[in-house]
Amino acid sequence: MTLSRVAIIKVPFDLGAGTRGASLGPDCLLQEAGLTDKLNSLFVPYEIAGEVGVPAIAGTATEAFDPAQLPPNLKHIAEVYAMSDSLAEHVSAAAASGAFPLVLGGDHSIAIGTIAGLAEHYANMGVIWFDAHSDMNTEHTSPSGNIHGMSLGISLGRGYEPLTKLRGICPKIKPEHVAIIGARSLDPDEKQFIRSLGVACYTMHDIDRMGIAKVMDEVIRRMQRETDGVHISFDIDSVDPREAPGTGTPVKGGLSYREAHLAMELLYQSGIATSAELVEVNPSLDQGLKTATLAVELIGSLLGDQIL
Ligand SMILES: NC(=[NH2+])NCCC[C@H](N)C(=O)O
Ligand SMILES: [Mn+2]
Ligand SMILES: [Mn+2]
Repeated sequence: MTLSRVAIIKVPFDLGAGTRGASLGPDCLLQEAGLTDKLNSLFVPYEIAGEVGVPAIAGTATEAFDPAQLPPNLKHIAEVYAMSDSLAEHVSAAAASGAFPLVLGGDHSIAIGTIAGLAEHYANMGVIWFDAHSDMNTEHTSPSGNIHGMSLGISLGRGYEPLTKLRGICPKIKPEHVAIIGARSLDPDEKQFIRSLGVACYTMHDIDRMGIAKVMDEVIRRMQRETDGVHISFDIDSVDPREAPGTGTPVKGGLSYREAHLAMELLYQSGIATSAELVEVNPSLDQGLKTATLAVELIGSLLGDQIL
């Protein structure tokens, strides 16, 4: 793992979700829930390499689109577009500097920008997508119009063109380099898309049957063979709501506390991860700091925290 330096990019943005509050994530993780302390205790050098939130994109948001031309069922598209473009630039610069980009969300729409920035550096990037959902809807299939439910599909080149073509590379990633882990709430069209593309999707059923260690082994091996970098996109709603209640779209039957940690520990041991993002922690829905603290611990495990 390229751990010379972690470049933290804060993305206090929640307009891709149906519920507000994930914008409070970055500061909550870093300060109240102790991420900076955790990184210090692991002797991981880090810097705050940027912040992309609604104030940072104000003014740039609306001019990119003619409101009369906007397609329906893409809520806050102008803001999502401006955030994604700016975030891609930050992430690309961090990767270019040789750092390990660590993006703190925000809702999962931010993956559009993160992956766009990384795609400038990796021709065959792997993406491990921990999520209760597959986020593969388009404006034509989404039941909600919330763009956080479309970000993986957009990265695969499916969906609204200004987003799929963001910064000129389309698609950003290939279906055979993606692994979804923890899925248990898929919309009908998403299921069909996953099947037709042959995307590796380890549902909770698969995890129950195989065990998370075997799943991670399979995924890590494939990524080692076929990719030139691996991005970890971790939606906290992949974890069971008993452990992670502070999130906008909880779904029961998720990863246990130890399954989530073991997955992160195995990724650290493999050394394959070249970037990561942690999304969908919503402090306003949390029980105290329960979910935020879990998120900090999981980042710790991914970056080398060990039991013994
Ligand atoms: N990143 C997330 N939490 N996504 C939830 C998506 C839920 C649902 N599939 C939708 O498209 O609206
Ligand atoms: Mn998600
Ligand atoms: Mn999700």
